[in-house]
Parts: sequence; structure tokens; C-alpha cells
Amino acid sequence: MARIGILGGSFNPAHGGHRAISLFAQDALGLDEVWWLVSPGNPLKPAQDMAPLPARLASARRQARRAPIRATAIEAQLGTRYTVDTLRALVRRYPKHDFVWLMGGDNLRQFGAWRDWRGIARIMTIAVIARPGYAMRANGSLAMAWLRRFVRPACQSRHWTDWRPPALVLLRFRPDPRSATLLRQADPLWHREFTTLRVRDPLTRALII
Ligand SMILES: Nc1ncnc2c1ncn2[C@@H]1O[C@H](COP(=O)(O)OP(=O)(O)OP(=O)(O)O)[C@@H](O)[C@H]1O
Ligand SMILES: O=C(O)c1ccc[n+]([C@@H]2O[C@H](COP(=O)([O-])O)[C@@H](O)[C@H]2O)c1
Repeated sequence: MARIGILGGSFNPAHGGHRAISLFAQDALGLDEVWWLVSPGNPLKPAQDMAPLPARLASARRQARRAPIRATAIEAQLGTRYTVDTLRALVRRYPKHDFVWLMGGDNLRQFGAWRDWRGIARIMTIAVIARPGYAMRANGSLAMAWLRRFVRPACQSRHWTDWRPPALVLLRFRPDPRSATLLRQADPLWHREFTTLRVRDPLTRALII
């Protein structure tokens, strides 16, 4: 079974922080690959600041170069927007893969607002990577109040395929302050270099328009 970590995100744009946490997770969890799911549109984020999907996917492809990372916009083909639907579809589509959901500590804080977040935790193990400014045990977070009982020790993280979800592992990583927000502030028109209107999806080979 291939061991795959999934990092969902807006990638508006992709940056070195995504790459660094993916390589760290690859090592900590013993992954064969990390798949970056470039979202057609985060259901909780306003669409107006969002660069077109082909530009975000192209920026992710560039950041993923020469690393065991595949950028994909597979949610555009699956027709899913909510993570719970995406993960169900992926597990069905790739029965020979073991999947773990990766996210930064900032996403753990708002996880309780995601559609059927308990359902997500029941589908696959979740690995949270520390992010500067976000306490991982997020006291007062609705999701953490429920997830706390499923936390596994980080020293066992390579054995995640033996865990029966819900299972949550909190991974400490050297704080990486990079963010897409900072990059957009520095250059709101970052996507002008990705003028291409169509990009080949590296995972599915479909044309993303
Ligand atoms: N520097 C980082 N450290 C830890 N996790 C990160 C970091 N950058 C991104 N992530 C995680 O990667 C995933 C995708 O992030 P996203 O594409 O939204 O980038 P972002 O930098 O958080 O963007 P924005 O600043 O626009 O919110 C999320 O789970 C996020 O928590
Ligand atoms: O399913 C949901 O309700 C949901 C709500 C907010 C965010 N998400 C997912 O969380 C991932 C991170 O999103 P972002 O925009 O913070 O990079 C991305 O895969 C989104 O589709 C999912």
C-alpha cells in the first residue's frame, strides 16, 4: 500500500512553507508521497481574493518540483468542495493507498466549522503540523475538545497505518513563518506570471481550465 499524505489548501500562491512542512511530514510519517489538493474554492474563504485555479495549480507545481510532492486539482474533477466529500471519493478511487490528512495548526483552530468534521476524522488519521502563532492544543477549540481523546504520541507517528481513525497526531516542526497572506501583501498580482489558462494536472493528467 502506498502511504500518501494529503495537504489540502488554497495555494494562493504555493510557497516554501508548504514544501517544508510536506517534506517534514514525509519524514515524520514515513510517506511515499504528499499530494497537494489545490482547492477550487475553500467553502469558508471569500472568492474575490482568489487567483484562478490554473494559476494556483501552476504555482503549486513549481513549488513541488524535484520533491515527492504531487500537486493536483482533483477536487475540480470529482466535483467536491467539502473535504469530507473529497476524502470519501479519494478513498473509493484509490483503494490501494493509505491516506493521512495533513494540516497546519491554524486549520485545526477552525476545523470545528468544517462540514461534518467528525466524519472527516473517522475517514482517516489527521496529522497537524505546528504553525507559528497557533497553539496546537487550542484550548477552547470545539474540535479539539472532542479530538483530544484520540491524540496519539508523536514518537509513534511512523506507525499511523496501524491506528484506527479517529486518530490525531500533533507534529512539532521548526516554526515556519511563511504564508500566502504575506506573499499576497508583498505582490497582490503574483499570478500574472502564470498567465496560462490551462494546466495539465500532474496526478490525473486532466486539463484544468
Ligand atoms: N508555514 C506554515 N506552517 C504550517 N502549516 C502551513 C504553513 N503554510 C501553510 N500551512 C498549511 O498548509 C495548508 C494550506 O495552506 P494555504 O494554502 O491556505 O496557505 P496559507 O499560507 O495558510 O494561506 P493564507 O495565508 O492565504 O491563509 C493549511 O493546512 C495550512 O495550515
Ligand atoms: O470541508 C469544509 O467544510 C472545509 C472548510 C474550510 C476549509 N476546508 C479545506 O481546508 C483546506 C485548507 O484550506 P485553506 O484555504 O486554509 O488553505 C482545503 O483543502 C479546504 O478545502 C474544508
